[in-house]
Amino acid sequence: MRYIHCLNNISAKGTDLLTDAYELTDDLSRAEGILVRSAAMHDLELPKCLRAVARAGAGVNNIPLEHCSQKGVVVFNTPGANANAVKELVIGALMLGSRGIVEGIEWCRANADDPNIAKAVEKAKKQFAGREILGKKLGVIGLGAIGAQVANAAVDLGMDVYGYDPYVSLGAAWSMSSAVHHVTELDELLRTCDYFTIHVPAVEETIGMIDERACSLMKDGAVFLNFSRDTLVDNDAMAAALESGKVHAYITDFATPEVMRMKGAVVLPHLGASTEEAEENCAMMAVRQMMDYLERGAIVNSVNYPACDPGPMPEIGSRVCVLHENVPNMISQIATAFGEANVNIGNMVNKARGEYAYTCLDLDQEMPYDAVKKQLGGIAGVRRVRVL
Ligand SMILES: NC(=O)c1ccc[n+]([C@@H]2O[C@H](COP(=O)([O-])OP(=O)(O)OC[C@H]3O[C@@H](n4cnc5c(N)ncnc54)[C@H](O)[C@@H]3O)[C@@H](O)[C@H]2O)c1
Ligand SMILES: O=C(O)[C@H](O)COP(=O)(O)O
Repeated sequence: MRYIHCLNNISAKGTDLLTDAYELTDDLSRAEGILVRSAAMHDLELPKCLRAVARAGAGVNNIPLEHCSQKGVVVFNTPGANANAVKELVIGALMLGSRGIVEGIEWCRANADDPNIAKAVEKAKKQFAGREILGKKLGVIGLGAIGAQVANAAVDLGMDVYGYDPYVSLGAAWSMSSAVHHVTELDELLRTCDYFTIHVPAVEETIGMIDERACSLMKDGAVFLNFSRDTLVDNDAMAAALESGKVHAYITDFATPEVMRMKGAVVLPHLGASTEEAEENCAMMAVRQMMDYLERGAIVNSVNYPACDPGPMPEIGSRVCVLHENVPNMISQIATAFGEANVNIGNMVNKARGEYAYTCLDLDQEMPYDAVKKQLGGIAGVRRVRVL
């Protein structure tokens, strides 16, 4: 039996895919797999038997990636599975940033008991009038699964769209409308556009990227949307920009005490991916990827180990999966361990990604378990050995 622990509520559409070989457990210490959404895992003691963490969603800043890599735990996410949900909310937020929708609703609520409200609104409404997005310039920072869809939708709404992403993937580039202007410098994008939306992961390079300097480059009255992560935007800088009118509206999906104190910030309770459709898509993708890894050793959409498809399980013999550092002499040491045990390797695949690598070997016989497994585990740089 393989035990799976859910750190968050995961859609049943996903967990229902688990076969009889799996059981959901409340006992984290037994978990071979963890399913998670935004639960913070940095201070969690990972069980020794843990093999995989599957994030039903995009952002993995809640997961201790380096620690998992060192322990030979493969971390997956579900790229694109919630992108449409976020895109739709971002389009809604563009409207919130353009028209006095939030303030107007608040005004109506505040005047709910006025018997003459119908007449009063006609006088009051001019303070909430706003402007249209048609023909305005939108800067999209980060053109991945979400950013590319937002860019295309904004083009369809008649916006003049500028995109900045120094690492844009070929797939995302192909998926984008040719009307999206490619900008190679963030400063140029900040100087050019009226509206901004950021869709990058929260990593060292991006945390605080919207700082005082970035705000100062924007046009007066800019609208900034943040549906990625709170830490991308420097709170003091944004508070000052809102106060001075440099930024007209800051619309964010991340409620923090700092942002709640900002004058003019419109704050949503992390709703971006919380549609039924997105939750189902993410859960199904996360569960499928995790099962494929646990059962067959296949890695797809991992954020810490390389993608690798070792093919169908061998009909006879064993599959041995070795998670290791990407350093010289690993493959020869692994092969030597089998050679010395007089075991033939029928098929082998090795993939590397950054500091880590993955080697899958199909043996022509059952794994001569203890001795070879011990020898493989003893090679410096080997992080985990699995025998399937
Ligand atoms: N509000 C929500 O509920 C919600 C939902 C999904 C995702 N998110 C957040 O949105 C982020 C993006 O999601 P995604 O699915 O589009 O991810 P993605 O990996 O498909 O796209 C991220 C893009 O950012 C780009 N990028 C990386 N560093 C950059 C930099 N310094 N400058 C410009 N671009 C850079 C990458 O090249 C990539 O194209 C996630 O990491 C997550 O934090 C939030
Ligand atoms: O990164 C993500 O996918 C989003 O922030 C969604 O997070 P959630 O799964 O906690 O809604």
